[in-house]
Amino acid sequence: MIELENVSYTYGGGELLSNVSLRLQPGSFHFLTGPSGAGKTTLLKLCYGALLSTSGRLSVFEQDVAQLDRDQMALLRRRVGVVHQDCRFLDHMTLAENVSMPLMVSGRSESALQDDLADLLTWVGLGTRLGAYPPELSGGERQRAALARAVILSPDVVLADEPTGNVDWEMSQRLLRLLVELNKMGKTVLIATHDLSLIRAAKSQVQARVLRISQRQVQLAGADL
Ligand SMILES: Nc1ncnc2c1ncn2[C@@H]1O[C@H](COP(=O)(O)OP(=O)(O)OP(=O)(O)O)[C@@H](O)[C@H]1O
Repeated sequence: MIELENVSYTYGGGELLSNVSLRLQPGSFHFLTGPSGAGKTTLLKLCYGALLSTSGRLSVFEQDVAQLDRDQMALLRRRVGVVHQDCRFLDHMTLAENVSMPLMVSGRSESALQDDLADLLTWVGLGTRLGAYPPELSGGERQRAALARAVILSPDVVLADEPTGNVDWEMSQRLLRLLVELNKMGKTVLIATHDLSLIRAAKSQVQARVLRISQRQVQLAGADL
């Protein structure tokens, strides 16, 4: 589903990822960990085409991301839901408007849009907050709203960048349960996090593999987390 073959990523400051090879199978659940600045966000951006690798081959849904034209890239982005580290809401729009943005862009009918939106926001526990504006939401509500927006187009893959970054333990467990539920629905899930306790907590809920970025390489971590 997502496959990297000898992928390197270099920017002005130097090489951040060096000859990374890995494969995420459909329906798998992975964590990506590593120190701050190691390149977790960069690796996720490569996986949804926001950045292109300097060398090597990265394919998503069997397509070489570097070869996609604009339309193909737009289709890929519909099939890959992204929970951004900073949530990225538009403060002058309501929660409902923010979360439904991908649906509106994709041209879905107004009634289908309302049904999907209500179901989804209820699922993340925000069914009564549709009219709230982003600045009125707590950190945990924002993170759950970001997750709802990431999956509103029913993507096959969910990439979550520090989805529990600014919330307490209880809320991080709630977010984790939602991500595990998505995986049980068949979605491939990749979570970038530096929170090892989150990874340990996941082990009783899902068969998760842990990838660690260290010294520009990505390796499968052992069971000793
Ligand atoms: N195109 C670029 N231009 C300049 N700097 C870049 C570029 N791409 C990545 N970097 C730098 O590479 C480093 C890795 O960034 P990245 O956000 O991927 O790390 P991270 O592991 O997600 O960190 P954190 O855990 O702090 O979020 C950072 O220092 C970032 O500024």
